[in-house]
Amino acid sequence: MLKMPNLEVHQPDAVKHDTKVSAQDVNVYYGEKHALQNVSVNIPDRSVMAFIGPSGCGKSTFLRCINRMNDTIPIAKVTGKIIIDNQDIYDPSLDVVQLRARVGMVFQKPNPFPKSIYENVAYGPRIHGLSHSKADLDEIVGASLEKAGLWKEVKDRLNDPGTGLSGGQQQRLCIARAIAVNPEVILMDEPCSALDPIATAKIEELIDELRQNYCIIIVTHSMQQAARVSQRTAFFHLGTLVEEGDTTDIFTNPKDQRTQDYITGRFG
Ligand SMILES: Nc1ncnc2c1ncn2[C@@H]1O[C@H](COP(=O)(O)OP(=O)(O)OP(=O)(O)O)[C@@H](O)[C@H]1O
Repeated sequence: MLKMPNLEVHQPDAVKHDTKVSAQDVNVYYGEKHALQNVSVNIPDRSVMAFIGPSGCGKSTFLRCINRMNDTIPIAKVTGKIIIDNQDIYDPSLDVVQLRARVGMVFQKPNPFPKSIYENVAYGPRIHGLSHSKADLDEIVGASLEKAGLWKEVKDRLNDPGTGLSGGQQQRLCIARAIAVNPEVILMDEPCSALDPIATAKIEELIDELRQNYCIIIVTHSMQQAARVSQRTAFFHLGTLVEEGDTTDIFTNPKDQRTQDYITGRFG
């Protein structure tokens, strides 16, 4: 009899939201390497989906497909379809810069620009023409910092460098920067892996608040984190999506032996 880990699953509501992102038969090749094989999944709006699985199984590769970040890797080739709302994001006529505003990304290591706190957040809205005056921009910067749970801590030092903040504050600044351009989807690639437990808890609380308004997809190595923050979980193994479903089901009643082995710590 396998012992399931004692994971506290956070499932505050059972509301099912419409699909925001639909991946259909997605494959990714890095040169000869077939890194992601026939991945199909529907990701609901206004909820958090966690991607879990052992190192090298393709979680980040798949995440990067959703805002076409793999386009920046010359040897990467993506086939299949990814539809956001009704739009195929691999349609050659699509403006990738606009797409990356709609689908924001937060990385493993906080990466603020070497500019002031204010400028880190103002940069995106300015280049995307979202503000028409300084007052507009101030409003967007303030609201974004507020939504990212950082306003109170930085309101009196907006001109200080973003890089002078603590790691957790820098990560919230990066989340504010993503929010500032009105994204619909936020991709998070192990956003807490460089943070201490207190900063991690703050980011997790923030993710829980943000899911009211955004479709959030998070890659995490921590099953505890997936259980705490997500409503849906997808388990990847060796470049395939083995199974996905409600987080509670994946952690308490997985259908596939490989999922069961992973969540019970047999590999990974
Ligand atoms: N830029 C790249 N060039 C060549 N191969 C790559 C590249 N990025 C990833 N890969 C390969 O693709 C496979 C999937 O990698 P990926 O980073 O997506 O996995 P992952 O599940 O996110 O791993 P981890 O949890 O360690 O971050 C791995 O075999 C990896 O070596």
